Amino acid sequence: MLHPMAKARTAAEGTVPPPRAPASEPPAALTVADDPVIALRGAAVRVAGRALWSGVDLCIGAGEFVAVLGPNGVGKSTMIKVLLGMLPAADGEVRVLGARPGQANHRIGYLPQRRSFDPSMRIRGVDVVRLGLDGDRWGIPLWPFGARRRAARRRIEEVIELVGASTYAYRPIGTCSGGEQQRLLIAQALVRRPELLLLDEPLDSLDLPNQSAVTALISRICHQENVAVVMVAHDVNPILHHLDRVLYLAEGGAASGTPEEVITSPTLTRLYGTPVEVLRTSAGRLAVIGQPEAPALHTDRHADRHAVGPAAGGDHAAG
Ligand SMILES: Nc1ncnc2c1ncn2[C@@H]1O[C@H](COP(=O)(O)OP(=O)(O)OP(=O)(O)O)[C@@H](O)[C@H]1O
Repeated sequence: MLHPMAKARTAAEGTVPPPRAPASEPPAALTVADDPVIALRGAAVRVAGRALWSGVDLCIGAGEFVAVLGPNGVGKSTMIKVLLGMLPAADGEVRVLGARPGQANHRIGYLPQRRSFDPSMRIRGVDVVRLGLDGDRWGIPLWPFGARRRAARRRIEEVIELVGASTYAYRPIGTCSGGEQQRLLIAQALVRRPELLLLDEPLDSLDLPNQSAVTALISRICHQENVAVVMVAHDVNPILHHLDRVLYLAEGGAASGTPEEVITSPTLTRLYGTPVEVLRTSAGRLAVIGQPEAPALHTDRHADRHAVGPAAGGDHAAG
């Protein structure tokens, strides 16, 4: 059995991992924007010898909210790994905060894909948030005494308040609901005042009201604090009205732009190479009809997702 602190360190996965050895510098300056937070040009990735996506062009500025969408197994989480420098791009250029991926990770808040904490987990929410500051250290607190310790405490309280978690942050995190845990993890990702938030399916396992609440929170942080947000999502509908842009990945390529530009029948038909129809319900929800089977097996994590999309096999809520 894992020691409680070892579990807690696992909970601190949001602490951005160290970079891999950098690839060679891009040969020329990017032309996509003057000072983008993220810039990809003709980017491609291979995992275990298999090409996942290629030809990805994307430019994200400060304070922009962008979703990465696409079927299971297409490489959405892999995109986050590439942005963190955990996996090199096989082709093209990738710049993050003006540097090679991995070089500016201390300026990035990262929320990895996960389900939830074990109910027996005794560590408090506030401790999980603190791990965003010093989770990469064992035993000795980063600032044991003095003004820096007080400043760290203030910052932890500030982000807990920002995410609306003050009432339960001092409880064992295992006793918090999924939505409460997710808010505390977002606070952990925010505690170092990142300029970029990378969120891998933060709405996973949340019910619809919590999906809306967490999305509204992320949107507020993004636009008020001028933090660029890249969020991997399975269903675009809960986040649709908050998004500035989407990156849609499919086996046949990638498309980026506003949701209205990208989530259309012609664009998705081109991406999938087969007729796909995008329908908009009277409530404004998008549904993708005729989407081919996902390139990888669905995991049990996604088994309940079909409830949000149309009933038939290859049809899904958009994303
Ligand atoms: N270390 C690895 N070795 C072999 N294959 C891998 C490895 N990591 C990821 N893959 C494969 O790469 C593909 C993309 O994985 P990724 O997790 O990026 O997809 P995803 O779009 O985020 O999927 P989901 O929506 O199911 O979370 C999958 O087919 C996955 O099995």
